[in-house]
Amino acid sequence: MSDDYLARIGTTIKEARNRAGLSQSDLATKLETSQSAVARIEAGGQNLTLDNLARISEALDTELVALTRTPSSGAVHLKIEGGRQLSGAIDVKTSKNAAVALLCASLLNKGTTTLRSLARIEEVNRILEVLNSIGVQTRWLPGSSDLEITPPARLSLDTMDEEAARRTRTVIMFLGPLLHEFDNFSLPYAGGCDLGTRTVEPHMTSLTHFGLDVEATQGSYAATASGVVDSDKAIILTERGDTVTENALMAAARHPGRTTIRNASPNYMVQDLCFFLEKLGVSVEGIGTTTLVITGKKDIDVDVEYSPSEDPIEAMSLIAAAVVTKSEITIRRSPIEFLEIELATLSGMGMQYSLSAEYLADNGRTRLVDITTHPGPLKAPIDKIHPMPFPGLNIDNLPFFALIAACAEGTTTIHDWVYDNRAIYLTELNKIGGKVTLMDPHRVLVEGPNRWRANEVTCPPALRPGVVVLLAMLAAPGTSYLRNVYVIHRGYEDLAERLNALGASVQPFRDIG
Ligand SMILES: CC(=O)N[C@H]1[C@@H](OP(=O)(O)OP(=O)(O)OC[C@H]2O[C@@H](n3ccc(=O)[nH]c3=O)[C@H](O)[C@@H]2O)O[C@H](CO)[C@@H](O)[C@@H]1O
Ligand SMILES: C=C(OP(=O)(O)O)C(=O)O
Repeated sequence: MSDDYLARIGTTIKEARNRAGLSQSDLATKLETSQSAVARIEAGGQNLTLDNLARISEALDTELVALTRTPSSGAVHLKIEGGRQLSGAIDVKTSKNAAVALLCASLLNKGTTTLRSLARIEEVNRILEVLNSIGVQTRWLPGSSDLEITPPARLSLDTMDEEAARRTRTVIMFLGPLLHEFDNFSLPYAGGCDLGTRTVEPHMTSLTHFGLDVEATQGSYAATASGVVDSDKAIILTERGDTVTENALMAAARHPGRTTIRNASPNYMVQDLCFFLEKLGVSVEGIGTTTLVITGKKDIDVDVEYSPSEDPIEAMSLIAAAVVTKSEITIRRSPIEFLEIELATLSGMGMQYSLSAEYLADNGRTRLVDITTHPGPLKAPIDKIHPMPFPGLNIDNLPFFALIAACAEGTTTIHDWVYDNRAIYLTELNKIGGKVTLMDPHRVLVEGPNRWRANEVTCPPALRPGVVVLLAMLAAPGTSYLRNVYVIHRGYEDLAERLNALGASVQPFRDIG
């Protein structure tokens, strides 16, 4: 490494340490080194390995160096020693999908927003990069996953980190908050998981209600806001989409009149956003239903705290982990309202589980339970398994049913009508002993029960199918490798470590280069 490069890294570390409110000695204690070593690093007088940098990033709770940013360099892989049963209890973390909505919604507020126990995942990191690049100050409060967000007097969209923006689909949700701030602005095209084409048309159509006109130009959306709101009519969503409902909600939040959204998604992330908007002083009637009536505020300037709720998709992932490894585990803090169809489907397949009494999430609204799984034989369901917008079986939970079907006696049809390019990734299970046949781009037949066998597989470029392969590897006796797991880190926090606490053996390792 050149001296100049080392000095720049040293300065970055020093700034991050100061932001975290740590002294050199505090950081040295966390790194199990001496204060003088930290001083040397900060002065650029110490050679650093990627591993050192990763440890310092972790100690400072910051993506100091985005080691996983470019898939081809420093990619993270997992080594799995499979065939172990799991036991014990695990807490479900807060959801990715509420986190991204709330980060966008923080743009509505001129005051300081504190999001408690936010998911510390790559998707959040990318949005933080985008927010920081347009002038929003963000800070993880020391020793916590609480994020403090302070907006600037005026956002600077010209300096947006477009590379980070293009790695998520979330940037589309900047349209709703920003249309009240700018007459003309442009945003890069939305990216995200490779699941085939995903329309943005419903977003555009719903926002015309607020006078927004969006033209897709070369690589970006050019938006013009006329400020004329069509107050008399309801917004009728042609799809009951989650992020489109959120976009319309955020646009309505700063419109001082009443806005009605019909065919709104009542899904978990939308509910979290509604609860947050209420804290901002916005009135939202009909939360949890498909008709929302919002009375917004022209200006929102409050210091506010909010705790998003737990992730039903993570809870489902952990249920699938228990099934595939034939384990009894307790999945604490599971948001039951968003798992009822999943549990009923599992009961139909013969799965035994017990539920604790209900208790409330930290947002004071979402109902949680602890789910204890009881291993036993499963049978294929009589009917095909397909998702529906909430309150159906969650679209993101569908891939886990392919894994569970592989453990059940008989043949199951899994119908992923939603995504053009997701069912195909389920055939990756065949590399580790699954018997999955692709019938057409949307349907797979899964024959079970099968015997899992260890193998080396490149992680599919889609979050849930990636986790499904990982979970199957937990059950496959021997050593498996799952390569390039950035997509998993997009949506799950410390998954390897947390599975290991239940008795799994999942070791992350990196390419150096
Ligand atoms: C950040 C976030 O919250 N992401 C979630 C959100 O994405 P998001 O809200 O962006 O989902 P999309 O708008 O891409 O919808 C997913 C797909 O479903 C189709 N569709 C959706 C609703 C409907 O009533 N009819 C219909 O056909 C869409 O055309 C699209 O092809 O919802 C998806 C579907 O639940 C989830 O997979 C994503 O995890
Ligand atoms: C498809 C998903 O998310 P995103 O909308 O972030 O791509 C998912 O969470 O499975």
